[in-house]
Amino acid sequence: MRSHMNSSTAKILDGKALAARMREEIRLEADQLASKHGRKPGLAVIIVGNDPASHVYVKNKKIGCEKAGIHSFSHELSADTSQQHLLGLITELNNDPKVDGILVQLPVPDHINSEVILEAIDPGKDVDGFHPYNVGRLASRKPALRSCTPYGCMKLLEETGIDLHGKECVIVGASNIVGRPMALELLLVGATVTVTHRFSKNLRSHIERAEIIIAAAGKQGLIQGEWIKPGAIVVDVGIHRREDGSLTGDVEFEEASKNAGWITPVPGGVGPMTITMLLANTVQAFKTHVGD
Ligand SMILES: NC(=O)C1=CN([C@@H]2O[C@H](COP(=O)(O)OP(=O)(O)OC[C@H]3O[C@@H](n4cnc5c(N)ncnc54)[C@H](OP(=O)(O)O)[C@@H]3O)[C@@H](O)[C@H]2O)C=CC1
Ligand SMILES: Nc1nc(=O)c2c([nH]1)NC[C@@H]1CN(c3ccc(C(=O)N[C@@H](CCC(=O)O)C(=O)O)cc3)C=[N+]21
Ligand SMILES: [Mg+2]
Repeated sequence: MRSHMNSSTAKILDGKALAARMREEIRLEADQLASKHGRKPGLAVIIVGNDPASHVYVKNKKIGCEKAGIHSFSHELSADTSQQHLLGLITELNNDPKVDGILVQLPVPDHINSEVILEAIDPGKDVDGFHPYNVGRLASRKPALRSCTPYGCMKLLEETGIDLHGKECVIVGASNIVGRPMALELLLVGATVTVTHRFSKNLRSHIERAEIIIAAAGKQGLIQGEWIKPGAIVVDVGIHRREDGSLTGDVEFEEASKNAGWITPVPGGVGPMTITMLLANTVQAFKTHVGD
């Protein structure tokens, strides 16, 4: 029950519900494509090593695929797999006509150069959208395969029905997989974009004037609730596990909810959308491959 003492309480941007609706549509399209072309869209997932959290994510991706009518090919490699061996597998998958998408779960062990690996994936099968070709396409306003987390965040922002033109957006974090492509997505729709990172001064002052906040620093509770401008949209990408096993994000959720107009929960916000966009990208790649 929400307290009637609050001046306002944010509406929840429900990623789990949006993901469920979108996965229904993806399944319908995947089934139609499978009967038309005689095979399902296929996603190859490669995991190197035995990080338990990574295995949980990969399992969720496989379940997501099967439910969406996408075939998943799983490659579980030991932690001491050589870079050369991994590159060999990627070449095989690049040439496999049953495989439409290839995902190498990050992080990879230290002896493997992730840049070399990501650049070895056929850009047409790069359903993570991490290859410099796909990043460059987004940067030059001709998106091809788009990074799943920023793409999912855009779908969540669209759900609010708010016109994004000229909106003051502040992204916290500048990683290759979240912050940077997020800035490109927001630019594409005509928003005004600030990207803060480790060297940025006075994070609070940036947050205080933001109409849209994308929190992706990977620092639990970094964004304090009282910094949020009344009515702002808060999208929390961060995921942290508390001592008790529960999940939380980069934003102080309870406090932020008193000021925000909209806010994503953790869990049930960005995470389910990331996997949904992976499925959507796999279907998109399939269509390109079969010429549909
Ligand atoms: N929900 C989902 O689907 C996903 C969630 N995540 C989660 O999102 C978070 C971020 O992930 P990822 O991008 O991979 O993480 P990284 O650690 O690769 O990047 C974090 C970024 O935040 C910046 N940063 C660190 N501290 C601050 C600070 N105090 N103020 C501003 N910026 C700061 C870093 O700066 P610098 O560049 O200078 O190091 C870096 O650019 C993690 O919690 C991760 O678990 C990630 C992917 C998907
Ligand atoms: N090549 C590659 N691509 C990725 O997209 C990628 C990656 N490597 N490495 C790790 C990060 C992290 N990531 C998440 C995806 C879904 C949830 C997700 O579904 N989260 C649920 C909770 C899941 C749980 O209960 O643990 C939620 O937020 O509701 C979280 C995190 C993808 N990543
Ligand atoms: Mg406080």
